Amino acid sequence: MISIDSVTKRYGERTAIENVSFDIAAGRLTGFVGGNGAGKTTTMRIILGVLSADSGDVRLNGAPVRSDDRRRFGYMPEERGLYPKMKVAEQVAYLGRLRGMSGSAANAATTELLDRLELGPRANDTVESLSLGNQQRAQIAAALVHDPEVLILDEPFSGLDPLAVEVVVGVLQERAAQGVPVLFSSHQLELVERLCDDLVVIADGRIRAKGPKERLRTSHSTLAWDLETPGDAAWLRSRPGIAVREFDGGWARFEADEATAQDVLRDALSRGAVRSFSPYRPTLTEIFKEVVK
Ligand SMILES: Nc1ncnc2c1ncn2[C@@H]1O[C@H](COP(=O)(O)OP(=O)(O)OP(=O)(O)O)[C@@H](O)[C@H]1O
Repeated sequence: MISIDSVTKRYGERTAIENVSFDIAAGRLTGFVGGNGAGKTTTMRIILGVLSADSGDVRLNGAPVRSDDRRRFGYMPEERGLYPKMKVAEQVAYLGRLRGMSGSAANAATTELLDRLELGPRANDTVESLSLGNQQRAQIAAALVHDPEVLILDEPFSGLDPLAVEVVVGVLQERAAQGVPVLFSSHQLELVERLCDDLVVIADGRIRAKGPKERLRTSHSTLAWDLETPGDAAWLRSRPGIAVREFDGGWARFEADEATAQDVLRDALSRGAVRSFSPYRPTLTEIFKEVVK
């Protein structure tokens, strides 16, 4: 597990992040979301030791992270750093050797990863000849080649088409299932919602929400309910004790306390069939808007 504890970083007068604390649990995908300039890249650079914090610290399994540990980290930086004129496979294997792999292990891992990322047919092309999306896949291969113990990925999905997103999601889920703590930032909230186990929301350099995704969805729920009937649910609009938020024919979303909601369900059943009745859980996009405002 990686623990970020009370980390603050200033650039001159500007405080980029303040008192940032969260954990990246082993075997889980942690999504890191926040608007432009919120402090995600700064935090990731501090985790990686590329940037030093003014205060606070970063620990790996309880001990301060040393530069030796960081060799076993996999990092996909915001500024993509591959050599344009080098061939994809040579470059990925070279980065593997730089991180301590033997030549043959680096070559084998490169071949396997490029195939997995569906870049095998481009292995001998130069990086600059690839489309941006394929360069991005090569960056991901470069971050993963040495089988890192920790993965920190700055916007790994930006520029990928939907099929490539699925491939990369699969690869990251496999690494997490092997026990690797994975932190990734993204502006694609629907994707983060689908992919992550844990979530960290940052705004103006401060953590606004964090924790397991489902717990956040539950804790940010105002008591609202979705009711769907095969008939017309217009009667709900004039029912006392509830506030209808949205309505469409036989479907309605309304706010009510638990006891009133159960009464509404009984009313609905006395009028005919009910297709579904469930508490409404907000989406990550809704939680995000609520906590960053
Ligand atoms: N080298 C720097 N010098 C001065 N200010 C900086 C520097 N790097 C970042 N900042 C400032 O620190 C704050 C956090 O920036 P950071 O790049 O960490 O945000 P971010 O969440 O990664 O944003 P984005 O989603 O746009 O990439 C911003 O206000 C930014 O302008």
